[in-house]
This record gives sequence, structure tokens and C-alpha cells, in this order.
Amino acid sequence: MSNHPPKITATHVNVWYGAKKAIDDVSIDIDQDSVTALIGPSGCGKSTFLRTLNRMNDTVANARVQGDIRLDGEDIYSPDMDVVQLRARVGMVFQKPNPFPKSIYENVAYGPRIHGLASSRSELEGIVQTSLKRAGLWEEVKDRLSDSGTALSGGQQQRLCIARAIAVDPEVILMDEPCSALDPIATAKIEELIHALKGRYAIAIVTHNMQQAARVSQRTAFFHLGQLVEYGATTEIFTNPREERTRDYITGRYG
Ligand SMILES: Nc1ncnc2c1ncn2[C@@H]1O[C@H](COP(=O)(O)OP(=O)(O)OP(=O)(O)O)[C@@H](O)[C@H]1O
Repeated sequence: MSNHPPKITATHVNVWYGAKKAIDDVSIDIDQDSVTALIGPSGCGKSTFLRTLNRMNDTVANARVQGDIRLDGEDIYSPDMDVVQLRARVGMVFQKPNPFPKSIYENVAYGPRIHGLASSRSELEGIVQTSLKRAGLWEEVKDRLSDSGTALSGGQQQRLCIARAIAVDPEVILMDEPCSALDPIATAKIEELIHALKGRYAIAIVTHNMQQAARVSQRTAFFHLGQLVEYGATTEIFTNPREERTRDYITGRYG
């Protein structure tokens, strides 16, 4: 495990949708050097919790978040926090690949351009190239950068979305079931990519697939009915869980 202080600390987090409580007093640290998997049955609040980490819930009209969430010690819900900046620092990849209906190049160049990360066209080209390389897509697209991002296969589109997140130089990447729309080969590529990105970015991934959690993560958080039941080293959670509810879930008794 990491020698660094946690990248993100979430303490006593509660989330409501209107009167319905979706997250109940959850405290978690997200480690800089690990991949953290969030697992649990459908509707247990995994995505809701993940979205609190870059304030994506701000965009949901009836959602209300309470608690303390810090990125490198900085309160991300502080009124001083620039949310656009925060979402560049804490990037997100969604279940369904969602490239912009623009060229492959533009998909990746857009973020660095609006954030003013490149002072020249060649610098911007360099960022696009590096991001596509880190996302494991460069070899497949280098000769067709002006083709539409939406013309790529689903797995390529998802790697394009990862390149788009990487392009704005994030510190954390949140992935919300990034492989659920992909076939096994495309899924394996994303899992390899997660391995390759580990350490450079703190990564938190929501997954329904327990084998995937076991393969890609070093830490696992098990959620049930909006609560964090157990959080620890992935090997411990899968081989020697402390809680009966965790054991029931990983042995397939529900969910
Ligand atoms: N925008 C919303 N308005 C009202 N309720 C919501 C909203 N989004 C989610 N919920 C509810 O909050 C609870 C947690 O949902 P969430 O999507 O976070 O769970 P999840 O564990 O990610 O589920 P899944 O694995 O099915 O994606 C569920 O009961 C869900 O119906």
C-alpha cells in the first residue's frame, strides 16, 4: 500500500435524492498509488458515491450531498472551489462511451485548449499524441485523427474518452462501469490500460463484475443499501471478508 497520504479523503458522506437517502455516512480514503474498486448490488449507491468525488451530483437537480470530501486536503465542496477545474483534476469515464461528435483529434484537444494547457499548436499536438498513447489508442488512430470519434468501435471510443480525460492532466480518474458496454476483448484492453495507468493517476472504478474488481484493483469497497459495509485490500475482501454481507455478495448469494 501507499506511502503517500490519501489522494482523496471522504468523511461522513451522505447523499439524498429528494427525501430518499442514497448514501449513508460513508467514509473512504482513495489511495494515490492504488486502483480502488467500488462493488455492490444494483442500486446500492456506488455510482452516486463515485459522483460525489468530482461533484458530478451538482448536475442532478434533486441531489444533496453532505459531509467532507478533500482532494489533497482541499475541501472540494468549498464555495471557493472552481468546479470546472475540479473536474479536470478528477476526470470521469462513463458506462457508455460518450465521445463528442467531432474528430478524434478534437475530442482530445478540446479540454487542453479550453484549459489553456498548450501555448502553441505543436504543443497541443504533443498533448493529443501523448494522451492517445497513454490511453493505448495511438497506433490504431494515428493515421485517421480527423475521422469522427463516433466512428470508432465501442472499445476504441472508451479509450478515446480515457485519452480525453488524460489530456487535461488529471490527478484522479473515476470510472463508472467503463466496460459494461464492451465485449470481452475490448474489456481486456481497458483492464490492461487501468494497470498501465495505475500509479500515475489515482483510480476509482465502479464495477458490477467481481472478477474485474479482483483483477484490476488493490483496494475494494463493498457497498450495500447506501452503506459502506467493508473496505480493505482486494485480496482480503475476496478471500477473507470480515462481514457476512460481503461474504454473501462475493459468493453470489445476492446482487
Ligand atoms: N437522479 C436520481 N434521482 C432519484 N434517485 C436516484 C437518482 N440516481 C440514483 N437514484 C437512486 O439512488 C440509489 C443509488 O443509485 P446508484 O445509481 O448510485 O446505485 P448503483 O449502486 O450505482 O447502481 P447500479 O449498479 O444499478 O448502477 C438507487 O436507489 C437509485 O434508484
